[in-house]
Amino acid sequence: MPRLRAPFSSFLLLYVLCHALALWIDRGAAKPLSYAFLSATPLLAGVACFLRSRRRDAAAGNWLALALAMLLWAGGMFAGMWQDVIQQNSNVAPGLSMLLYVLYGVPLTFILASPGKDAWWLRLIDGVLAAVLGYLFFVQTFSFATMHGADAQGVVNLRLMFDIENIYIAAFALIRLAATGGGESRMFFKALSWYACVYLAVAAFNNHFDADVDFGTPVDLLIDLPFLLLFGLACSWHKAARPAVVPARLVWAVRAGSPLLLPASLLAVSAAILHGEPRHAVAGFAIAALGYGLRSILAQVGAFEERAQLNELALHDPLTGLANRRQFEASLRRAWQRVRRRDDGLALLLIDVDHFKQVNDSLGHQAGDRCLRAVAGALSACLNRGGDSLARYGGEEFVAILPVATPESARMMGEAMRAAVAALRMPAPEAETRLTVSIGVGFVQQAGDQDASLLAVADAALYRAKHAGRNRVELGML
Ligand SMILES: Nc1nc2c(ncn2[C@@H]2O[C@H](COP(=O)(O)OP(=O)(O)OP(=O)(O)O)[C@@H](O)[C@H]2O)c(=O)[nH]1
Repeated sequence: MPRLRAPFSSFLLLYVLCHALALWIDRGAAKPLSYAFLSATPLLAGVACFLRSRRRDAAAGNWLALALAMLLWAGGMFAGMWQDVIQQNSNVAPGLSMLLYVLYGVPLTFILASPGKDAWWLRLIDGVLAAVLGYLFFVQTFSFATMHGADAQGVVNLRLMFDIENIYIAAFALIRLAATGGGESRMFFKALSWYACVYLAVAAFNNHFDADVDFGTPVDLLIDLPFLLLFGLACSWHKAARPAVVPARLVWAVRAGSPLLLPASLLAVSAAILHGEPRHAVAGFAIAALGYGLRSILAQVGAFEERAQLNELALHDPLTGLANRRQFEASLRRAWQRVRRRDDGLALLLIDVDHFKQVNDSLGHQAGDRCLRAVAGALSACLNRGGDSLARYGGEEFVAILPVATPESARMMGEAMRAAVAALRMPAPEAETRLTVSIGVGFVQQAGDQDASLLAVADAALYRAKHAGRNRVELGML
């Protein structure tokens, strides 16, 4: 059971007691008094949901839609009171209130169908589908009822419709809860699930076991329960919901499947009115198909964009924008295969910034980052052939691959890179006058099996360059 804060549970108890007293003290006025209490409970719940939505957290939109649903329900009860008490219409299914009760399901369907993290234009499509669903519900309701009420068969049909609506809301609220791991959204779906299940039970009892009993009896107290529970939950669950371990596949399946709910509901309602209202039904079918199709296309475009961003992140170094080590390794494999087939020479340049630790230590890490970006720019400006490539190998080390090269051309490229970095006007570590790089060139004319061996040769050449005083280029042959 959800635990409510003490002041709220006392208030709820007091409310039910007052409602019970109103029924007991004045039997004559029991009916209008009970109507007043029954209209006030969903209003209370609606105000609590509205205030909760003002917290502007991840579930704010859902709380707002739930507040709207409560308002519609309260309107339904108020319209029932108007027809029953003021107009003295004793039909058990007065038309306007029936309509409002049916429409109450529309914001709830919107909440269940629209995974809150979607872009606004996807939610807009959901909103349009929900509005059309509301309209077709309206058409369907008035195929059973008129503004004055419904006949016996109409009442049976309406009850069946409400049963389906209530089961559907409770079942999907539970599914959304099961697939929501934590945070404000989990708290919301927990509250919605409690409310929807209690509402389902109370409505089933009222519609099937207490169907012909008029308002103004102790059974009315039952109707207060789901709304008072929601009021309490909206007001008192300020602590974070305990996070649940949810299988990722379930989350993805529910996220991917939820958008089908609105078009599927639209198809179901259109099928239900096909016989009596064929034009509306065909329009419903078409809008359901178009809405789902458009939503899928837009969601797919979003997914492609995300995938492109991920690919970019997977293959590029975010600091310098150069290829990262993973992409370098793939490029080296390709270059190695080529040199194995054609024997046209391959050079690999390992480029290491000299005394970079001192740059960081004396000027700070951010200045160090700026230096790395400037070095990357200077190095890549030296590459002038389409097949040459440059990557950030890691830390302050870069690597260039020069296919179709000679030892001389590779050494010249190394010299050009060294000079380009030395010419940079970058702040240098205290002991040095300027920022420099040491470069080890590995060269192979006829490739064997292991591409890693070229890297080892370049590394050994770099080691020699460092030990020979830095700011120089050394060549090694494989
Ligand atoms: N600012 C910054 N520093 C980095 C980054 N990656 C590695 N470093 C720093 O690079 C420095 C590398 O230091 P060392 O390996 O000792 O090399 P060095 O000081 O350049 O000395 P030599 O290579 O022998 O000339 C370390 O201080 C790392 O913290 C980075 O992305 N940004």
